[in-house]
Amino acid sequence: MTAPVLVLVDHTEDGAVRAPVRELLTLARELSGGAGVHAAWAVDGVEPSPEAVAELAALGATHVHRVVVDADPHLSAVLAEALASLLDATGAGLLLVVSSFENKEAAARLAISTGAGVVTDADGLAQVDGRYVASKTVFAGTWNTTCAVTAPLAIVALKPNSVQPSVLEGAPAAQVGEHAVTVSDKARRVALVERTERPASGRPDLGSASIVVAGGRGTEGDFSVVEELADVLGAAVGATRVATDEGWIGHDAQIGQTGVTIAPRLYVGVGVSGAVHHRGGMQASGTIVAINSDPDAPIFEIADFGVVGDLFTVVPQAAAEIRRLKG
Ligand SMILES: Cc1cc2nc3c(=O)[nH]c(=O)nc-3n(C[C@H](O)[C@H](O)[C@H](O)COP(=O)(O)OP(=O)(O)OC[C@H]3O[C@@H](n4cnc5c(N)ncnc54)[C@H](O)[C@@H]3O)c2cc1C
Repeated sequence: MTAPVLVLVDHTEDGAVRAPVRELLTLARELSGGAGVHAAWAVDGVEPSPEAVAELAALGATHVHRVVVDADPHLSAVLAEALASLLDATGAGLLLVVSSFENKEAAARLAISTGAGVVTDADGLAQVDGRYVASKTVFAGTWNTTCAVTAPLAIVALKPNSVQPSVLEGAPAAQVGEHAVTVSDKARRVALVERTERPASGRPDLGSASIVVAGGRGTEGDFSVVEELADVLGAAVGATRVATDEGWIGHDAQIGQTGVTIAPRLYVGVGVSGAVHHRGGMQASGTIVAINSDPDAPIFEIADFGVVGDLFTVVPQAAAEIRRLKG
């Protein structure tokens, strides 16, 4: 089965391609079988720069579509209609999006309107016997499953850190074109009235970071040790619900069943017991390191490396040693 693949390009307000998009394009390149990789850039006031187009081409995009919609493309109904129109125009058999709340909502709407099969929170995707087969963990990370899309069109929302991104040596330039979309009145029933930018922490985004250091009740509200270790590792800072409920850190840092689901290459839990609701959001991490004073803490059941000790002693020592090794 060879069919063009469409990739939704998430970008920052500065016009930079977000890191997980590199993974989508790497995967799209393999799965398209040479039938073409179409990158969709929803113009939300930010245009794809020549540098961004060159980056997309190097990752395998054969076409870059400037999707110009007559409504706000950050609204899921609007984005779904814009992508439906582009799927039609490109004849793509697969749409790849980064698994974010915004994109998953658009994917669900799109699946209903197009009859596509949709898999969200996938951590892998392959072609098996002419079908797209995605892998994903379910039931709080306790089961690994594979889901085959049986509809002619597949939509897959891929979790960050699922694919090793790579560039294509000597990739040709991508064809850049405009795809204008007029959305229906139905899609205009919601209007975005206000947007407040979250103050930048300077650290990576929790949902897509490749290293996460999470703090729990054991920190007793002193997140400075967690932040110190995160900064020396170039990691995002996460937390348990206890820590966010106590107001020690914002709710957007909460990892778990009722928070963010993460799958970084490295997760470090600091004063985190490893309760089932927390594990549900981090169990799919590549390597799990736990620092806890209680040798019987449940997190040690899933940890690859564990340190039994007082976090206020262990973490500063670890940070100092990593800093020394880094020179
Ligand atoms: C419906 C529902 C949804 C939930 N959703 C979530 C969710 O999304 N995310 C989430 O995280 N929780 C969630 N919870 C809460 C969850 O059940 C746990 O209560 C919570 O994860 C525990 O957080 P904790 O590990 O910080 O605290 P605790 O379980 O109290 O663990 C603290 C750990 O710190 C260790 N410790 C203490 N002092 C030190 C020290 N000085 N040095 C080293 N270690 C130390 C202790 O040994 C202990 O293991 C949910 C609960 C419910 C009921």
